[in-house]
Amino acid sequence: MEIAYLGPEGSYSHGAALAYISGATAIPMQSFSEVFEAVETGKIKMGILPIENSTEGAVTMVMDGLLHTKRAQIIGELVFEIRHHLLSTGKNVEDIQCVLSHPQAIEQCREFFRKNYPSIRLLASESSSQACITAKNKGITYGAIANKVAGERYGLNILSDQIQDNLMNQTRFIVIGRKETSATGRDKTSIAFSFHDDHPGSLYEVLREFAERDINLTRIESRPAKAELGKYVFYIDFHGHQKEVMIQEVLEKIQNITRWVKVLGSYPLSAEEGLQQRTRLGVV
Ligand SMILES: O=C(O)C(=O)Cc1ccccc1
Repeated sequence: MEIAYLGPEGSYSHGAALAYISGATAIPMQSFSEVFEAVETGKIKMGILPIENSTEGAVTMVMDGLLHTKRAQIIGELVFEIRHHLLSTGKNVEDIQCVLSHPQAIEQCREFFRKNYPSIRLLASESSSQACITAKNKGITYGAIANKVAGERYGLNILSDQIQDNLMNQTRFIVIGRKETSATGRDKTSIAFSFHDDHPGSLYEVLREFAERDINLTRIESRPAKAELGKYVFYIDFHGHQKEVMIQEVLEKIQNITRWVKVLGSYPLSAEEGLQQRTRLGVV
């Protein structure tokens, strides 16, 4: 089973890909857009992308990318624990002048550096594992923020352990593919939509359709529509599958009150959310 991810080997996306399908053949890509494209064109069946972090919120590149897919849709999700470490070829943090990583990882450790090493420059890299390769080539004045596996793979020392600003640092990854999933009874659907015009109660009208049917929402976000200021695209995740009659009914209603709606995909709930839902229902 092939799955495209933001590489090279040892990135957080790589860890998430292997956690999603153990024994998967993970194919490294150079950017999130390449992951989208590999799946859109059918070159690779599946792709994995971070969509939301417990500290930093939405991964905006991926949220925006989902609006433009024609064939790729969300077919799965996974919540992955992120543990950042400060790695370098040297042995002393005092030697380090610049630290590289993916912008997401940098944001998740910014407070650590501000408090402890305010003179270190934090520089963006394509990914945390690419940061390790660059730091390795540059020598002891460079460090990288990455996970332990990457440190071992690229022969770097751990100079500081668990440097993320929030101990509990989780990222939700989505898995994209071209084949629609079947309903399992414990699914989630993601949609995006925007309104014709700005009038009082427009978002309320959409939310009412869910509330009236007792459908649980798990996430709501808005992003600029990339037109004038004040125009937004809304994203909603909710329990249920697009093949279920009640969900089809809701989608039809929403179609009538919005300018456009795009179903980004229906997929089984992540293990954590499935457990929460079953606990709520008194199953476990
Ligand atoms: O740079 C990486 O290793 C990635 O996979 C992107 C990323 C960075 C930080 C948290 C989750 C994903």
